[in-house]
Amino acid sequence: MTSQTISNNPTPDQIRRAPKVLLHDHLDGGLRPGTIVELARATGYTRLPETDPGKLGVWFREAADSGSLERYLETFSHTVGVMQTREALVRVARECAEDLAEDGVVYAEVRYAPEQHLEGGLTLEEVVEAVNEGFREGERLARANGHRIRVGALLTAMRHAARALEIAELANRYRDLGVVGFDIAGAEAGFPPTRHLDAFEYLKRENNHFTIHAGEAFGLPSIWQALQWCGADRLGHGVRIIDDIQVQADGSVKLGRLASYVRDKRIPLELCPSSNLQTGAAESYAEHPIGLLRRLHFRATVNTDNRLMSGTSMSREFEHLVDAFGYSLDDMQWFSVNAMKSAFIPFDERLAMINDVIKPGYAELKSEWLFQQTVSTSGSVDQEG
Ligand SMILES: O=c1[nH]cnc2c1ncn2[C@@H]1O[C@H](CO)[C@@H](O)[C@H]1O
Ligand SMILES: [Zn+2]
Repeated sequence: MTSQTISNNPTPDQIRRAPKVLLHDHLDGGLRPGTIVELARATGYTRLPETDPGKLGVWFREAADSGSLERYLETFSHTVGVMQTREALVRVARECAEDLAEDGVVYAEVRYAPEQHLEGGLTLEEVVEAVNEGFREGERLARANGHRIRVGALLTAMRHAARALEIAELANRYRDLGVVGFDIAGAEAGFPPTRHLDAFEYLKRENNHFTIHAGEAFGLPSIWQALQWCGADRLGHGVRIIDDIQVQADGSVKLGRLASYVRDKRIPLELCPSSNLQTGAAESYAEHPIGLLRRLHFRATVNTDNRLMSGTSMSREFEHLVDAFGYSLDDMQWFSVNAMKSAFIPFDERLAMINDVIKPGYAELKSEWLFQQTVSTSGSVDQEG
């Protein structure tokens, strides 16, 4: 084994131990199948398609694999269906933080739509407080297990509904109290972000942060609106920015005005490779635009979107990218630093995460090969002369 192969191809174990940063993960898209089954039983939810956890996990992955965002989103009725009580929300949030920490995520922004959790009689405030409580518990339990993680919440408004301003106000009220920003999600075609301009203008006046799902199921006009009309800080997905990038026959690359703007202004792209394969935005990992976007130095980040529906984790996303593009620990560090720079927490905290957690973590992993080689070559002096 040469030092090259050891240091250039992180093993699955190294990928898991590497400090990772997650900006785009849906709370209601990351439940453990076993938890769904138990919560359904406890809350009297009777519409689950399967009651065996193993089969239920497979059902979610297959049902989400339709090639259509609309069909993909239908699967959320079951996870949202069992997340209608305080106890359920606390548990789901706690397990989310624990699962991410176990997977080596050191900082995560996890989003959900409070308006979807009111069927059991909770108020919007009670929903937010239950989720915050769960995240704090999860952080504590993770720490007891030797993992450090910080989780912030993003409050999502559903783009087909009309509560965006109310949810934006909620996000502002809970700012510095566990909520770090705002988002809009749901079916993209037919629901342009400009429908919710009042919410975005309000957040701007409050100096608050928001991201917008854009450029996933719909192309450049959606990205353009999210940035130039709504003023989004980041793009949820944004993968279709690729439509404004031309690769010429000689390999040179030409960026259109919008793609140039996104790159010049360092607009973070919350890319979610596995999710995109399921909703039809990309054909394979190797063909996923993340390869080109990383080469062109866009502010690209790697995300899970929905761990349950995609049967994925941050480590699995990176494993796929390592396979497809031969990424090294340096590439992983680049994505992780990009994500941390793009987080919605204050600058000094982002910097400390980068300098005191992320870089030392990668330095440690990158130095492992040195010690492995010392062991593997000891005693071979005689044979090699
Ligand atoms: O990839 C996505 N694109 C758009 N909307 C999504 C995606 N994943 C989840 N949601 C929507 O966001 C809500 C709050 O978390 C989910 O209930 C789902 O409807
Ligand atoms: Zn999403």
